[in-house]
Amino acid sequence: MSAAPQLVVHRDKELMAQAAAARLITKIVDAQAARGYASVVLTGGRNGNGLLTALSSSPAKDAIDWSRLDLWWGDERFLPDGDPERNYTQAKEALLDSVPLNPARVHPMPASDGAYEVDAAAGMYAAELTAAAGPEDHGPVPTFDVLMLGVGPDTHVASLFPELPAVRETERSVVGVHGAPKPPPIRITLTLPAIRAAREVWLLAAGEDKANAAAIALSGAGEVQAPAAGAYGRSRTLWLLDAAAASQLPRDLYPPASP
Ligand SMILES: O=C1O[C@H](COP(=O)(O)O)[C@@H](O)[C@H](O)[C@H]1O
Repeated sequence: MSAAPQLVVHRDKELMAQAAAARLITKIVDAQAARGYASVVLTGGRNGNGLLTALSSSPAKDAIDWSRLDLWWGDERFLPDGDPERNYTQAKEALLDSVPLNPARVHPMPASDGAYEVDAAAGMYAAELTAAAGPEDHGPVPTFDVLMLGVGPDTHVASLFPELPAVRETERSVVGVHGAPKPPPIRITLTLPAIRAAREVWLLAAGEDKANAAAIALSGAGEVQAPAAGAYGRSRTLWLLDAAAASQLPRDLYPPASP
């Protein structure tokens, strides 16, 4: 079942990051209370890292049992381990190095200095996801509690760029990306079917440079031309915006901004 997008607009990107971090803490705590563990898919980019930085300075982060949290990534720039442009490196700096995670539950995507080229590395990540999925997931990836996606100014999400083959993928859960228009050109990404396995998909868009992308994706564009339009969750799809990113939305979509 797909979920019609719900929109929340915050005053500015700092408030958006803090409110999204608070929302994520509650989601993780609730999932851990219900099932004993939670699973979250992280995004790279400015908004995703802003959320992690806000989470790291929230006192409420201590409500999370970090040892019972599974972390996955929606995409990765295919660069050497430790490269400052890798989404994993940036997430470690923003939050992960400062919380007591169980390393066995942290699943970064492969780096370019490992044993595999990008397509084989994507296949390995797909196999890792399949190994973590159970019969209750009814598919090749776990039912993530929350999967977050930063929305690029060109409507890309994860490393699904408009018109590139990865956004058309219907079988595989993870693929290599060649020729991404945003550097670096070689990447690994979850595909739309894998993204749609999540209970909740949260799309993060803050800043004026995201306004056109949000308006296009939320106005009925096709997913090949506007990949963000094809990202939705099984039970909820939530767009978290700031006022600048919401400024070009059609009036009937624009909810009142939070103070
Ligand atoms: O390259 C990437 O870009 C997007 C969006 O990043 P932003 O800085 O424009 O917010 C991000 O979601 C993706 O994970 C990342 O690899």
